[in-house]
Amino acid sequence: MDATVRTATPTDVLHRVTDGVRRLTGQLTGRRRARAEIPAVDEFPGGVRMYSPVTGAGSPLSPPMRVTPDGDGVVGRCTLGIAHEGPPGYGHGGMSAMLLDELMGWACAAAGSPGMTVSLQVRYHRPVPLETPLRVFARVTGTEGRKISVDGSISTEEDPSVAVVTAEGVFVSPDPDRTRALFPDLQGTPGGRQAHGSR
Ligand SMILES: CCCCCCCCCC(=O)SCCNC(=O)CCNC(=O)[C@H](O)C(C)(C)COP(=O)(O)OP(=O)(O)OC[C@H]1O[C@@H](n2cnc3c(N)ncnc32)[C@H](O)[C@@H]1OP(=O)(O)O
Repeated sequence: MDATVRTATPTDVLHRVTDGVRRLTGQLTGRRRARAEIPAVDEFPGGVRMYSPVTGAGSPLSPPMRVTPDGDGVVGRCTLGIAHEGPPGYGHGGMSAMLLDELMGWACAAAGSPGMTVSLQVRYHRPVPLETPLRVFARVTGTEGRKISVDGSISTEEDPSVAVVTAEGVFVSPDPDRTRALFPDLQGTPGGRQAHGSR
């Protein structure tokens, strides 16, 4: 991804590389995952998501963000590159929202209430620098029935006390019937995939 968005190579080289990429892609044969199929390596919800655009080590789109428990919440560490650029040299606002949305979902799962975002308010205090290690933090601040309130922030690792982006979100744990309808590939809902466990 980085090489693709950085290169200033001449067009004929781009054409040759494109042909090579097509040849390589053609080797990704065999059974393809269906749209709602959960990858066998995943722990859903609240664990490994191999092809997630945010945390997935197997996704070319993802930074990827590495998530660990931290105090009463979860912390995500990642570095955005030029492929994630908004204003020149800085992260795209949608990328910041995506990092926060994902990590705030992890905070719900870590607190034992996996939920889906129903509302996300994001405040951009300073531009997010690219190629700079970032620290994203999220924690559950309250639960009311199936509704979970979550706070999140992004800062740099160098200056963790200064939040450059903050967010407040509401997440909702779908009831078991809705969960089964939304995620037909889940076994033993709402606890998650039995084969791989979950948090
Ligand atoms: C299962 C976990 C999966 C974890 C995946 C992690 C993903 C990371 C985060 C994401 O990106 S999620 C993707 C973006 N979000 C969505 O696509 C969610 C789309 N919304 C839905 O599908 C439904 O709203 C949902 C299944 C989440 C809930 O539908 P329900 O019919 O179960 O909820 P309902 O409408 O009965 O509302 C439940 C409560 O939430 C409240 N609520 C709903 N929308 C709200 C809102 N926008 N703001 C505040 N509160 C809200 C609602 O008022 C109610 O409160 P009360 O119980 O007090 O009455």
